[in-house]
Amino acid sequence: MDQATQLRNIIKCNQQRPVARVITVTSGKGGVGKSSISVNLALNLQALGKRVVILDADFGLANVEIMLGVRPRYNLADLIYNGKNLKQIITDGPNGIGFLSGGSGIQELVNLSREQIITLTNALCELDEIADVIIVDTGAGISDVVMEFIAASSEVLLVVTPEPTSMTDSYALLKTLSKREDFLAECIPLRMISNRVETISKGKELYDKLNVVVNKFLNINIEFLGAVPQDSYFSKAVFQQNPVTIAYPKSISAQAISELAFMINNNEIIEQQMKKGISQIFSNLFFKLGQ
Ligand SMILES: Nc1ncnc2c1ncn2[C@@H]1O[C@H](COP(=O)(O)OP(=O)(O)OP(=O)(O)O)[C@@H](O)[C@H]1O
Repeated sequence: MDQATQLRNIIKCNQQRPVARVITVTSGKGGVGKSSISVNLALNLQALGKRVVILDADFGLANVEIMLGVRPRYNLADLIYNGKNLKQIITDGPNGIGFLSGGSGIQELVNLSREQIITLTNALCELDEIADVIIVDTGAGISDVVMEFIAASSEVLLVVTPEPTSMTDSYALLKTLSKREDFLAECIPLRMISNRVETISKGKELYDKLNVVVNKFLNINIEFLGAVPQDSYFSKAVFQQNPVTIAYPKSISAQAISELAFMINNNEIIEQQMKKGISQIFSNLFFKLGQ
């Protein structure tokens, strides 16, 4: 039995019980709209009746809290080092969504002792009771943390823009992922959101371009979730620290994100065994990073 499996056996969570759906949002390159899309998807899923918590795992860059205009008092590290409980470290966001800050640096969370990992992951089990969906906003790029998160996830959304660097960096991310022994492409639905496109059909063209290449050279298949057009209301909303879904709900970008959320909501992964809980994802992550 490997260490991570032994650990899972000690973790209190009973994997038979319902676990929150974890959706990991990532990108090959920074600045492509990953955090804004995470926040707006969260708001839309909440409006569709789900209880949503956003976990900002873009450690060090507190973009989500700036976008939501909230100031969390505590973060994940407070669970381990300062004896806080899960409810204390969740900040109330707009329209009932919850927000959990990853904190100022992954360094605080790597090299944890086995007991600390157990404390952390057991506390995270409680998230399954207070959330139906957890949206994890990862950092951009191919750092170890991002790769571990994606490989440990059960559902991934990849945000890509038409910029050539976004395309090449997305390819690089998928290439790094494809080389991992623990990445089973057929078990982790990878879906792409084309952002900042002229039209939805241009977004589909962008997807076709990337998918052809990753199919051919990496033997990975990505699915097209949909597209978000370039929209001045979107950047206006970011500037106002108010998500576009709230600030300009009728704008083309808010409407497009609402459609994406609708599709995500209707596309629950039914097989329970494919669904990994947030605690399992974290126990795998910290064990691997600490090795
Ligand atoms: N569809 C869009 N229309 C107009 N502007 C957009 C759109 N998507 C993103 N942007 C702009 O791109 C900027 C970056 O967005 P955001 O911070 O969400 O990206 P990110 O990928 O999370 O970045 P980071 O990697 O730095 O966290 C925002 O300031 C926003 O104004």
